[in-house]
Amino acid sequence: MAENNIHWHQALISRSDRELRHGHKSVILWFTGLSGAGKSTLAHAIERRLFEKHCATFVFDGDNVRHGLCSDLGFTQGDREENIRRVGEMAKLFTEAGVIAITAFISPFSADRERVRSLVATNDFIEIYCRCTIDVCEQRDVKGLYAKARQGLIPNFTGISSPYEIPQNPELTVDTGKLSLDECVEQVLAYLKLQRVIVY
Ligand SMILES: Nc1ncnc2c1ncn2[C@@H]1O[C@H](COP(=O)(O)OS(=O)(=O)O)[C@@H](OP(=O)(O)O)[C@H]1O
Ligand SMILES: Nc1ncnc2c1ncn2[C@@H]1O[C@H](COP(=O)(O)OP(=O)(O)O)[C@@H](O)[C@H]1O
Repeated sequence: MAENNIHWHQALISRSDRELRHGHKSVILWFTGLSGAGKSTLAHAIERRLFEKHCATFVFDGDNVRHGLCSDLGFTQGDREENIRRVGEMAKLFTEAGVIAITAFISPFSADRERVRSLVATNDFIEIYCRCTIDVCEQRDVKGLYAKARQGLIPNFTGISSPYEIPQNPELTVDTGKLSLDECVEQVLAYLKLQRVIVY
């Protein structure tokens, strides 16, 4: 029996085993910014580039989280806090599986973002602020939500009737309101190489 236990213990695959196999560090890339700032677009573009480099990746965003895991949550401060807490825990599990977890949520409250940061080792949480003015986001109005929020049809809308706390010390700021998507992608990839998250 004791022999069996030793056997099973040796069979456990560590996170660093997985990182070695995948050839990259498993970190959380946490995109934050206003609705329409470009978080989702940038997250998926980065994932595509990492995928081409054979990295193991997964993107969490409103589309795959708010309809399932967090379908019971709305947009009060408490619900957003819980949304980010659940996403943070999921992202952490993915890093333990050797995956680069990429998240694209407004995550407007600094305390919620910092709570996720505290879940993983220093350097494993990379906060990327998608900087874009509310004017530009409103002009884009990808989903027509700003127009509705201005008419008072959507309560607690970030940037209009609910706050967005700008990251004070993000690992990276990308000017998604001024630069092209390609320029932003290159900036993020350059950072990941510099920090040796990826090697080439
Ligand atoms: N009240 C209110 N405020 C902000 N956003 C709203 C709201 N109601 C619905 N939506 C839509 O939900 C998307 C944001 O969801 P998130 O999960 O990223 O929000 S949060 O991080 O929990 O604050 C957000 O868009 P994206 O940022 O484009 O995904 C909106 O499409
Ligand atoms: N540099 C950029 N990075 C990301 N998106 C950009 C950029 N420039 C323009 N866009 C456009 O802005 C819109 C952002 O939408 P989306 O990615 O859904 O934002 P979010 O996920 O932050 O709500 C898209 O139509 C996208 O093509």
